[in-house]
Amino acid sequence: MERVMGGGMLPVVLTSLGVVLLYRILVRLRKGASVQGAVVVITGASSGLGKECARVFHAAGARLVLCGRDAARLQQVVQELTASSANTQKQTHTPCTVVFDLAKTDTVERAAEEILKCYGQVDILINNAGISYRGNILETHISVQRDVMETNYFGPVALTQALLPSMVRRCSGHIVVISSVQGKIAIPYRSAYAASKHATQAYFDCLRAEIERYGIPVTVISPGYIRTNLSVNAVTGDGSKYGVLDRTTATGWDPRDVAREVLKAVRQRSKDVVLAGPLPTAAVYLRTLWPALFFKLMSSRARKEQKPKDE
Ligand SMILES: NC(=O)C1=CN([C@@H]2O[C@H](COP(=O)(O)OP(=O)(O)OC[C@H]3O[C@@H](n4cnc5c(N)ncnc54)[C@H](OP(=O)(O)O)[C@@H]3O)[C@@H](O)[C@H]2O)C=CC1
Ligand SMILES: CCCCCCCCCCCCCCCC(=O)OCC(=O)COP(=O)(O)O
Repeated sequence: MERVMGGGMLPVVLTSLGVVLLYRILVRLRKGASVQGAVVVITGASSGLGKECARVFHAAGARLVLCGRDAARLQQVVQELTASSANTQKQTHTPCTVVFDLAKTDTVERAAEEILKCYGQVDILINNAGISYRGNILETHISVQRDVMETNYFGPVALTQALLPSMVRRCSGHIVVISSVQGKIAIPYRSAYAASKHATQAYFDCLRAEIERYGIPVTVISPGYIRTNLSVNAVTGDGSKYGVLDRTTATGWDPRDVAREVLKAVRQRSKDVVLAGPLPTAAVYLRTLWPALFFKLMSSRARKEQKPKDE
């Protein structure tokens, strides 16, 4: 009886091992997908996460097109990258720059033409640029809600739609967007920002399904707090600059580590990546599994955060 069982189990065990081995080989192959020589467009490349993505993709041998509103700051990044190339054995390429304002969506098509002229094609578009917001809805002008939406949602949508036809023609390309944990959960006093990131998540989820048939993956990355100038550059309800480096931002992830995760997600062609600690990650699940409790926690948070201002 034992011999019969043993004889029967062996093929099962061997097949299982074979499947595991094959899976590991496939995962390794996916990890190995190279960006050497790939044309990578990065918006918001003048600072923060975008600048670190520029460093990481440049070091990996990508041909970069760096975008932002400030020509001088972009040139500074180009100089830093070129100087860093002197110490590397890998073949690197001097980046191009294209200057435009994502919030002026009527100029984005023109910018896309300029981007395409740099290397004749785009292999990877990283929609990274963005702006945050701090404010109470009751005191927030509708124009601020609109402005944040223009930069964080309509800008990336316009750029993606302008570059997409060239990718579809070649049946090749990759669209990446830096969303936020706030694209999955909405927290008080962030209405404009959280709404723009929720819209981003929805649009790029639709896009993923629609363009999969052309072999063009869509990667949505949702980080938690990152140590950048995002809070300093945030707008308030009256449109003025917030100008404060929040503790949550100052103690956030190192942008270089996040940029490395972005490269990994691109190489693996991941669909949806949350890069956050246990609490924000748990909050994302709680919002779906026990919304009533999540809403209660958010109301209590709103009351606590409002208190010092009311007193
Ligand atoms: N820091 C954080 O805690 C988190 C950040 N994120 C996301 O990461 C992305 C990068 O932000 P981060 O690096 O943190 O912040 P930064 O403020 O450091 O960088 C924002 C970048 O976006 C560019 N930008 C802003 N507005 C426009 C515009 N209208 N047109 C073109 N470019 C614009 C800025 O360039 P310039 O001003 O030179 O034009 C700048 O390079 C954003 O999408 C943000 O939402 C997500 C989760 C957490
Ligand atoms: C099962 C136990 C679950 C416990 C859940 C408790 C709920 C805790 C709430 C946690 C909220 C986390 C918010 C994270 C927000 C975040 O990471 O945002 C990233 C950004 O985009 C930052 O932008 P900002 O301008 O807001 O600094």
